Amino acid sequence: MMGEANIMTTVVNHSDTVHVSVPATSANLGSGFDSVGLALDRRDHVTFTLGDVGDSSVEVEIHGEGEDALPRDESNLIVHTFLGACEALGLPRRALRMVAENRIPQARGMGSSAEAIVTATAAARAFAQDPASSLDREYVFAHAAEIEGHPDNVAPAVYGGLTVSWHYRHNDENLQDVNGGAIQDASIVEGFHTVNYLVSPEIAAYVFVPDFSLSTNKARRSLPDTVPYADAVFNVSRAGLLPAALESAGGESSNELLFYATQDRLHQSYRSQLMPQSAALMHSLRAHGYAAMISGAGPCVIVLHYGEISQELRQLAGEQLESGHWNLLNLPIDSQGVRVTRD
Ligand SMILES: Nc1ncnc2c1ncn2[C@@H]1O[C@H](COP(=O)(O)OP(=O)(O)OP(=O)(O)O)[C@@H](O)[C@H]1O
Ligand SMILES: N[C@@H](CCO)C(=O)O
Repeated sequence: MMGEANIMTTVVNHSDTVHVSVPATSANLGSGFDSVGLALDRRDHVTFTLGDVGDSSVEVEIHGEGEDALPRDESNLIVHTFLGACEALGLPRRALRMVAENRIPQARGMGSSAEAIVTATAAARAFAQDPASSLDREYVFAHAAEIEGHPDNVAPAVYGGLTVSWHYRHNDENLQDVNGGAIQDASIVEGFHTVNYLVSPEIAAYVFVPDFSLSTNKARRSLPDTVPYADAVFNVSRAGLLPAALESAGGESSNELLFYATQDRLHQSYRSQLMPQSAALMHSLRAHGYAAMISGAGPCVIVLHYGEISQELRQLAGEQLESGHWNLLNLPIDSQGVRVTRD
């Protein structure tokens, strides 16, 4: 017998409010320029509420980092990215109210722009999919990396932990089979890719955050077009060590491996004139055997270490910390990446 339930139309109530939280990230880790990234346990939380269809008003409330500087209109990176993503996903324009609670310092090398782009992309994707299904992280990673232009911050912001990412194009290599035809294989896909590695829970990040900023665009303009072959080989040998250095079980030799793995000749020296205080702090910490590096494009300095070293670092960087221009954050590694909930 056909019951009433069988003839009722199913109505899916798409929620009007989505909450997104995304961790800070540190890109490069010395040797892994534009490829390696690590998620840090410090998050921005953003709530998106959609109103009437056809109403294109935008209301933005910002608390914490950037509350005095970030725009509150469509030029805000999160708003701009969110509206573009909604349009690309075929969602109708609706009134938007966005409330941000920011804890990630901006333009410091802690992945704030990737956080903003991942937040916006994840929110749009959540509004477009069935509320019961889990977040489509592959979609968020692919689209956010495309917008950011390089995947090293976006991947850990989406997946958590340590990530090694790359971009693939069919014409990267001149691939031909023996009969002269181009190789076709459905499993080899153009676009951004990433591999997620476990990080030992005993490793902590210590981030020295200065009170001055540096935009990534400016830092990228200081890089040369080409690098010496020997420097490329130098970085390849160190970057290959990073997953092992961060995964391993700890102990004295692990900190030694972290030190070697984080050596770099591709970017930090070229940028040091833009942030001489950061370069000096990094060199002085490395002179004491610590795996210190510029976080992302700088000017933060990050130290990775097995075991607690807050006191040692406070002593070594006493001058900087006492100057009042630097703050030291002790952050565990984040293993979750982007989190999305709906009311
Ligand atoms: N929460 C946010 N809301 C809106 N815009 C943001 C937010 N966070 C960052 N931005 C935008 O991104 C800019 C900073 O991006 P930039 O790439 O220069 O630094 P970063 O991402 O913090 O550092 P890095 O890429 O080296 O880790 C800010 O000046 C602002 O325009
Ligand atoms: N790999 C990037 C990270 C900052 O977005 C750079 O160093 O320029």
